[in-house]
Amino acid sequence: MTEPLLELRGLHKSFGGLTVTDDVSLELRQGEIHALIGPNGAGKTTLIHQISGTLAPDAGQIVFAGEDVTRLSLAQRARRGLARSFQITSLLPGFSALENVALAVQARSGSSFRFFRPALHEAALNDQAMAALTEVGLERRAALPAAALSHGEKRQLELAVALAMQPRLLLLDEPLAGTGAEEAERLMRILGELRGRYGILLIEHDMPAVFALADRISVLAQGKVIASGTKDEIRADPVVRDAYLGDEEAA
Ligand SMILES: Nc1ncnc2c1ncn2[C@@H]1O[C@H](COP(=O)(O)OP(=O)(O)OP(=O)(O)O)[C@@H](O)[C@H]1O
Repeated sequence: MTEPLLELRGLHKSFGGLTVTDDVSLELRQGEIHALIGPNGAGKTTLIHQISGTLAPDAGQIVFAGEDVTRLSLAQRARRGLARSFQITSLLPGFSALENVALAVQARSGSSFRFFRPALHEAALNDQAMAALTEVGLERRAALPAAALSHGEKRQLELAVALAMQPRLLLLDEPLAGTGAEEAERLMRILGELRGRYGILLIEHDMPAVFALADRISVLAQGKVIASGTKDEIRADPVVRDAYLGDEEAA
């Protein structure tokens, strides 16, 4: 079997007396969409913070593509291909969709464009940015200011910004939040099309979306992984049903 893209080994994190990550171990395979579900306050976002590097675990290891990244900074992890999706609030509203993505391309490439003449530099940035916009179906909205995009399109743009970092793993924290039915459907289709090319760790409260998209699911409750497996295994797990899924949601 190929090595996992991401492996968490015995992670612990407490805030004062509150244990929020309690001996969490899980594996995310190359190219899979792995959903992390659990009730409010289960510790999902805190776990994503530890994986991306904004929060240090108290104990345990984070192994990414075979390398222990537990002590690396957010920027060092990003350079290795670990990308957290940006929130709408980090988009620059007055800049075009293309410019928002081009800035991310530039941040990723650092000095690697310095050999180009300025015009070529800009063309190379824009080409890469356009490719990311195309991946999320926003190519025809490239020239519009981010502020003029609908809520769903802004979420697509966040995704394009993350893809511009050329990630191997995308950490997505509630990408469907606040979207209408049609927008959610479009985003789900886009995420489904990313399957296989990127590993995706998906936190999402919309259970039909999770069960439609995920290859595997891990369930977190009070900081512990109480189950991890395929959709069928999770659906059939009585502990999960008791702790979290209503019969209706898992149907
Ligand atoms: N910086 C912090 N200091 C203290 N407590 C925190 C901090 N961050 C999170 N918590 C607490 O940790 C617990 C887990 O929070 P977290 O946001 O990770 O849960 P979650 O599963 O993402 O929840 P939700 O689904 O509501 O977003 C909560 O009880 C929260 O209040």
